[in-house]
Amino acid sequence: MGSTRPQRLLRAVQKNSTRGDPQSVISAIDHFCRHKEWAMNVGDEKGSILDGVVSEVNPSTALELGTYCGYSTVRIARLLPPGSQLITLEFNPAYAAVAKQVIAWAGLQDKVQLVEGPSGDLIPQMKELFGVKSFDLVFIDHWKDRYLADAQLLEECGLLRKGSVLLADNVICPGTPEYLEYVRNSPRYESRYFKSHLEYTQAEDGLEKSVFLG
Ligand SMILES: O=C(NC/C=C/[C@H]1O[C@@H](n2cnc3cncnc32)[C@H](O)[C@@H]1O)c1cc([N+](=O)[O-])cc(O)c1O
Ligand SMILES: [Mg+2]
Repeated sequence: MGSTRPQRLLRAVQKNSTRGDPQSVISAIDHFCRHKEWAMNVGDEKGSILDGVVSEVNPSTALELGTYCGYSTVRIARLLPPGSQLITLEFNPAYAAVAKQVIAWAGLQDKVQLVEGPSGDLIPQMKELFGVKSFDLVFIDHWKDRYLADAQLLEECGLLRKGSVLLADNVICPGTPEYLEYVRNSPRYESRYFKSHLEYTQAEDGLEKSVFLG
């Protein structure tokens, strides 16, 4: 049985980056995806926008929906202040196994809780599993037809507070039309689009930042 793309990505990280150096892990993945095999990481261009929002929010509790190989997990966790936590949800065990090793290689395992399972089942358990009161920042990057349901689930579970920030990837490509329509028209959100490009390509894509107004 040959290797999978996530496994080849992990090997590229172990070969081309320095253990304990998150920036070198990020660069190794971007180089692999740009020059060897495209993969659906948020990438360096949108990643810089993500970095800016993380730094601005400076979250003590953050959530990521869709870990995949852990690229954005590393981007977010490397910027977190001491004592803060990033919870990342991934339901594919093979992807979770690769992501765990990428996160550990970057030396960020103490800041990250990777939870295996479907977001729809796990979000309602966040309070009891991790004692989470509310999330300061949620990075949404899982199946595009789950964005709206999970945003509304976060609201219903009381996991958003006045000022909580939702940051959604791929709102143009592949696109998340019903999510976009919701956050842009709901009086409960103040939403803004950050125009960019689909990772490692010239195609348009962007991130939507939506502040929950309570
Ligand atoms: O399809 C894309 N992303 C879907 C990402 C999906 C990831 O989230 C997990 N997941 C899904 N529902 C889940 C529910 N619960 C937990 N993990 C879940 C999947 O196991 C996968 O690891 C995508 C596609 C392109 N593209 O150009 O085609 C570009 C991008 O940036 C993308 O993010
Ligand atoms: Mg994405």
